[in-house]
Amino acid sequence: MANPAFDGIRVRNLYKIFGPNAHAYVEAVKNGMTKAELNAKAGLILGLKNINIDMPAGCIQVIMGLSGSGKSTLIRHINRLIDPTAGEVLVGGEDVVKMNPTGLRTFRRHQTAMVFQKFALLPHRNVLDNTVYGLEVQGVPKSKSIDVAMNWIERVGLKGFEKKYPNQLSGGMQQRVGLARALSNDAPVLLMDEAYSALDPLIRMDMQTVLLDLQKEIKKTIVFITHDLDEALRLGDQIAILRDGEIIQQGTSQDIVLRPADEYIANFVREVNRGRVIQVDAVMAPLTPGFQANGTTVACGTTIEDAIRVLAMAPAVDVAVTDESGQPIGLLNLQRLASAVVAPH
Ligand SMILES: Nc1ncnc2c1ncn2[C@@H]1O[C@H](COP(=O)(O)OP(=O)(O)OP(=O)(O)O)[C@@H](O)[C@H]1O
Repeated sequence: MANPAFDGIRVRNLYKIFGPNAHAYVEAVKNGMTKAELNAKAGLILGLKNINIDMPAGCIQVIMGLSGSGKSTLIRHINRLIDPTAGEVLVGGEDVVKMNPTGLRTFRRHQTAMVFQKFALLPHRNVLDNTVYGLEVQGVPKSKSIDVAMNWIERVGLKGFEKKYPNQLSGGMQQRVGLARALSNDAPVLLMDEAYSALDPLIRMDMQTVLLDLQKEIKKTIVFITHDLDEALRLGDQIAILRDGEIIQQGTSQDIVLRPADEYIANFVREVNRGRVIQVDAVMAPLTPGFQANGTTVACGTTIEDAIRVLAMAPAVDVAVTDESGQPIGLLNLQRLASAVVAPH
């Protein structure tokens, strides 16, 4: 359940340079030395450069980027599997970078849970025993841990499979176990590193739906790494796009698709199914004076694709977009929706 005391994750001025004597080069990088220059001059690798992200509690923060852009390096700083060269990583107000070994161990066990691309299930343990694993490590009494695990096994759709072993399950089912195991920890932070990238497209969509449905209730602070923009746009309350260790755009799915920060992002966005991402709020026309609603309305936040379904059946040319209280705030027609589906040249 959402923890009201937990105020999310804040990454501040984070730099990671891989290689010996890395600290000596932070100033040079701050002063503009590029990844290529650092490598040529010092043989070091710039993993992350000046990362600043606020990840609010209860939201899904997606980190998106191509291979080598720094996604894994960034997520591994959150539970300090990697030490930064400079910067702060505040989780629930506490700087992970400053924790001593005991504090860090407690933090990892109780504040974070991970879901991995390759599932990381123990092959000799069945579904139930894999799911209770984290609770066992925490020293939770067996009867309680089994109750908790059974609940999550059911919630991820695996009821009846408790006694199966990983090699008896499909990839999608194994990842459901990975998710049940992570959720059993009841940690406020869920770290998902390319968690769905090994799954077939349809199973992957299923797992995205499972996560979105669960998140309505669990409201964890989820950091989700992906190299797939469609997945990022579907899952992310906030999306940060990395290239060469730097964030080149942060925003909502609407920000990224409607206002790509540069040509690099615009190239990704061109392949996106705009009808499934862009919401009517972004394309509606202002209300005209004296407009009479004809009964058919579309709620703000509706995607263009869903709005087209409604308008295709509507008797009138213009229909109203309504706010949360049902008040009209704008107008839509099919022509306006159709032109928004096509990417501008
Ligand atoms: N331990 C390391 N030593 C040296 N360089 C590293 C190390 N780990 C990562 N790097 C480098 O840091 C950069 C970022 O790598 P990272 O693995 O974080 O990227 P990524 O976006 O997660 O890529 P992928 O999608 O392939 O996992 C790359 O240039 C990589 O080669």
